[in-house]
Amino acid sequence: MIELEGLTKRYGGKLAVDGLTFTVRPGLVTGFLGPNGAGKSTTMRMVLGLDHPTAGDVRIDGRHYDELKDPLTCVGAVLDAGDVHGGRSAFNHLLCLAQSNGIPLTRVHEVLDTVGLTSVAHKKAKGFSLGMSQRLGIAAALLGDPRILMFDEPANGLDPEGIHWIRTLMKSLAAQGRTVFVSSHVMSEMALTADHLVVIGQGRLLADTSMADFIRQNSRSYVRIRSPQRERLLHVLHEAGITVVECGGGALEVDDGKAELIGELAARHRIVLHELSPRHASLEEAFMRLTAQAVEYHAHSDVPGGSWPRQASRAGWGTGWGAGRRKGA
Ligand SMILES: Nc1ncnc2c1ncn2[C@@H]1O[C@H](COP(=O)(O)OP(=O)(O)OP(=O)(O)O)[C@@H](O)[C@H]1O
Repeated sequence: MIELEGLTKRYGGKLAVDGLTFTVRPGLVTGFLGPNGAGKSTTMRMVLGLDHPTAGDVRIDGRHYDELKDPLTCVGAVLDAGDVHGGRSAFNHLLCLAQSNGIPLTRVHEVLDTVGLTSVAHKKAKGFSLGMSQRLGIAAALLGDPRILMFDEPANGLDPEGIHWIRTLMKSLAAQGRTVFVSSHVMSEMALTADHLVVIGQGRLLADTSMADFIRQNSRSYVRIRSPQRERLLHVLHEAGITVVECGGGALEVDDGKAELIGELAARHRIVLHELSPRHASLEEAFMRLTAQAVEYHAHSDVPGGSWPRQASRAGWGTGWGAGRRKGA
């Protein structure tokens, strides 16, 4: 288990991590999602004691990283796949790590086999592709058979086969009861991998939710409408008790696929429609919207793109998320 309590990191005038409080639990893959520069790597470095918090605390199974007796047997991490002595073979790289941490030689062979590098174990790491380097980094992380694993953007630059392999590995590690914490800035990848989701933006917690809840709340269907008689259409829809959200470029949106009803209402009132299209919001859109709101929150106090009537809301969007989300709302 990894527990963060008000974790904060400031670099000069830049608040990279801003009071993060959440728990990463065993038996699950927890996706750590945020756009570039959100503070994911900084957070992971603080978990591993590579950076010191400005404020707050982070504990691994109840202890600070530097209090762990044999860190490699407790937590394994891949923060930078290129962080290997290029002149060393994969085998020698792992052997050095094993010897300096009291790990038996048999374990080196086991992890090479697990990551599929046995056949190239004696090749120098500088000749490795990005995918092979990722596998070597993961082998090193698994070496001490740790209960907790952290991966920073492990799918970066990998081909589809490599991504599939990493996804399957992370799930099997979690199924063994381990804590698996993996960062990414790609929502669609996390949707296929993670059981739980922690989203941050500008160092702040935006969501702490199960993946199933996130999908349920954000896989909404809606109808997009355009009309040259927009005001009249708004009035008719309002009279019919239909909640409308005004979007950019004069478009309107209505939740829950009422396309036929809206088309019939428009025909009955002789309102011209230029668009009436049923749509499904993707999780990627939901993620972008969630993180964009965080940026907007810092710039303005109002929600962009007003709604009509003013109290109209997108039911499900952003509801039921974690404490940080409510704080930022
Ligand atoms: N050593 C440092 N000195 C100064 N600023 C830093 C340092 N490390 C990170 N930052 C800044 O802190 C913020 C968070 O960076 P971080 O690398 O943690 O984000 P990230 O979410 O991992 O981004 P990415 O997805 O691009 O890797 C960024 O604005 C970054 O420029």
